[in-house]
Amino acid sequence: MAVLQSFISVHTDSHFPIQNLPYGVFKPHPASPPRPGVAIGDYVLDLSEIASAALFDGPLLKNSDCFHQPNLNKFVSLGRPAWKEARATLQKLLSVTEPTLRDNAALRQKALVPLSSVELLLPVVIGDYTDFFTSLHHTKNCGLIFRGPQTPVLDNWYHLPVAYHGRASSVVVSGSDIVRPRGQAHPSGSSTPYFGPSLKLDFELEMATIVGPGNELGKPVDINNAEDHIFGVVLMNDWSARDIQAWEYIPLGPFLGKSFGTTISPWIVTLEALEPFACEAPKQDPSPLPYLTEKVSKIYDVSLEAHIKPAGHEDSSLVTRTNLKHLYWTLTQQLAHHTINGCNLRPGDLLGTGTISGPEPESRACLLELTWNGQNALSVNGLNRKFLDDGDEVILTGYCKGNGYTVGFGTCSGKIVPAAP
Ligand SMILES: O=C(O)/C=C/C(=O)CC(=O)CC(=O)O
Ligand SMILES: [Ca+2]
Ligand SMILES: [Mg+2]
Repeated sequence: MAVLQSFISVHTDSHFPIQNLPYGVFKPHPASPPRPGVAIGDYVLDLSEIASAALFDGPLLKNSDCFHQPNLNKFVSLGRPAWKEARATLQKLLSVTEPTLRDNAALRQKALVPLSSVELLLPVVIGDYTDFFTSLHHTKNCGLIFRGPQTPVLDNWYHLPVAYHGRASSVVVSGSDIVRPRGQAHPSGSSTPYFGPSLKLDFELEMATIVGPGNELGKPVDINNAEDHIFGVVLMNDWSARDIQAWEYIPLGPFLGKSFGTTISPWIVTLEALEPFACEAPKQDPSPLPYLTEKVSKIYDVSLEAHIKPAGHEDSSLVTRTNLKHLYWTLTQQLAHHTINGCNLRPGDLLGTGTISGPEPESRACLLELTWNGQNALSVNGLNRKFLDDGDEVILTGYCKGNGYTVGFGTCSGKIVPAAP
C-alpha cells in the first residue's frame, strides 16, 4: 500500500508526518489566545481556523466548539468516535490529493503556522496526576538501592500496578526551567537531617497517558473498555530529588522529593497514531486477578532516549536508551486499576507510567540507577555526573519507526536552575 502523503513536505526523519498528527495547544503570537493545533512537518495546523472555516463537517464535530477552547479538555472528553472523525477529517484535508486547503492560499496563510515561531503550552488542564511504578527493572534497582538485597521487589508488585499520587499544580510544559528544590535530606548514620538545596537531583524518563472521557465516581472502568478512556500519550520527566525522597518517603511514599516539578512534552500522540506500533505486552506471572485480565494485552514499541546538555555546551550526551515495551503493567491495566475502587478519572488527567528502565544497564532510565546512587560517575560530554548540576538540561525524546515514516513525540526538555537563596 502506498504511504499516505501530505501536500506539506515532511522530511522522513520528522516526528510529525501525516500518519501522526499529534494534538497540542499553542499561541501564534505572544498576545494571541491559546488554541488547539496539530503538528505537521515544520508547521502547526491551527484547528480554530479549520473549525471557523467549517471544515470539521462530520456529524460529531460540525456543531462543536471544542476547537475554540484554550485547552484540549473538551475535545478529549468527547471520546474515540469524535477523535476518529477529527483524524479522518485532518488526514484528508492535509493529504496531497485534496485541494480544499492545498489550493486555498488565504486559508493556508491563516491556518498553517511555522512551528519555530509559536509558543507551545500545556495541552490540557490537568486536574489530577498519578505516577505508576511499572518497570520491573526500575523497581528492582530502586529496591536494591533504597531497601537492600532482602526483598528488592515487594510481594504486592506482581499483583497490582503500584502508584503514588503526584501533584498536578507543578506539571509544566517542555522548555520550562526547573528550580533545584530545597528540603531535608537523608542523614547518614546518626547525624541529624541536613536542610538545603538537593544534592541528588535526578530525572526519570517516563511516558504518560492523557485520560479521555473518564468515569463517574463509584463506577469503575472495565479493563476491556479502558482503551476508550485513553486519548493519547506524552513524554514525561518526573524530576526527583533522591536525598529528599529517601528521607521522607517512609511510610506514605514520595512527597516533596517529586512535587517541585514534572515536565511533559507539548504534543499528545493519539492511540490511533500508535496503533501500527502495538505489540504484545510481556507475559504476566502470576496471572493478574480477573479485573486486571485483558482480552488483548498490548503495549507500544516506542524507542526512548534521554540526553543531558551541560551549561555552555552546544551538544548533548546520550545517557540512556530504552523502550516503552519494557513495561510489565499495560497502560489499560494502570487505568482500570486506578478506577477499581470507584475513583473517578476526569478528562485531561495525567497517568505517568513510572520510570521506563529496560533490562540492560544502558537502558536504566534515571541517574539513581545509572550511577547506582552516585557510586559511579557517568561521562557527559567529558564531564563527570553523578546527579544533575545547575545549568544541566535534560532532553527526552521518543519515536516509532514506520515503513518510510516516523511517528514521534518531539522532545520533553527542562533545565536546572539554582535553588532559591
Ligand atoms: O522504590 C522507591 O522507593 C521509589 C521509586 C521511585 O522514585 C519511582 C517512582 O517515581 C515511580 C517510577 O517512576 O517508577
Ligand atoms: Ca516517577
Ligand atoms: Mg515529579
